[in-house]
Amino acid sequence: MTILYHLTGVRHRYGDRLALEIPELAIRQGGLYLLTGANGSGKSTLLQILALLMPPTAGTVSFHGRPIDWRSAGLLEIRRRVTLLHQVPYLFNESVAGNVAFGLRARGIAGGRLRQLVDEALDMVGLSGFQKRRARELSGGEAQRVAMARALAIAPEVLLLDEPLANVDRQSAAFLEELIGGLPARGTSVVMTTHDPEQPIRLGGERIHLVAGRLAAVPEAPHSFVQENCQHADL
Ligand SMILES: Nc1ncnc2c1ncn2[C@@H]1O[C@H](COP(=O)(O)OP(=O)(O)OP(=O)(O)O)[C@@H](O)[C@H]1O
Repeated sequence: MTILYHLTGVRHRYGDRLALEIPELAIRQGGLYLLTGANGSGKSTLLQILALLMPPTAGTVSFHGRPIDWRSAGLLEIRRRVTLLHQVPYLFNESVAGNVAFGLRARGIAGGRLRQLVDEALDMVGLSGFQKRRARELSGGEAQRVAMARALAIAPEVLLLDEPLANVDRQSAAFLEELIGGLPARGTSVVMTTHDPEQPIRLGGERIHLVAGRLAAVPEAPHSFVQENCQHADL
């Protein structure tokens, strides 16, 4: 079992407010994790830290066994291996293909290879033929699928999803859920937040449950603090 992230003594404060306090958490490579908890329990804060976009106020985040140095120039390279998809996706005011190509272009991919990867990503999200559509004219579900295609086009090592199915129609939600469930088998580790109590059951992922910023359930139970912090689920 390869550990992807290892958090130790992680705390995050916004001013006086303690939003997150995680003594220890290990996230495996190739895993599918469902991050649950009531509003304000710290899910988005944890995702921002896992996305390496925001250093915690205290503690250590290790990625592939190496503690993250938040001031190092090499952080950008590590960040590129991790993609965070927001609940309300931001799409550029251009074509669907242009949006999906964004991360690929930034990595120097162009020409026929670029078109091929864009087509494959759109195919994965069930939007073949949408290449020339204006991104701003899509429905909410279609826009979320395009954002997912943009994320998947670069084959991220880790995909972090902040309630990806919250604003999409049932058909798109079912489609995206199945797609997300298959990502670990394609080599992408997934951590996603959800307020849907059935989702962990349907997806069969491991659950990380937060109550007021603390872990209340973790994927495995190798750590004694799990019992100490164990509380009832309050999805
Ligand atoms: N930028 C910020 N400044 C101040 N407080 C913040 C900020 N972001 C989050 N918080 C606070 O930190 C706590 C955790 O917020 P967070 O957004 O991580 O929770 P969440 O579980 O993702 O909530 P939700 O389910 O509503 O999205 C909350 O009390 C919130 O009000």
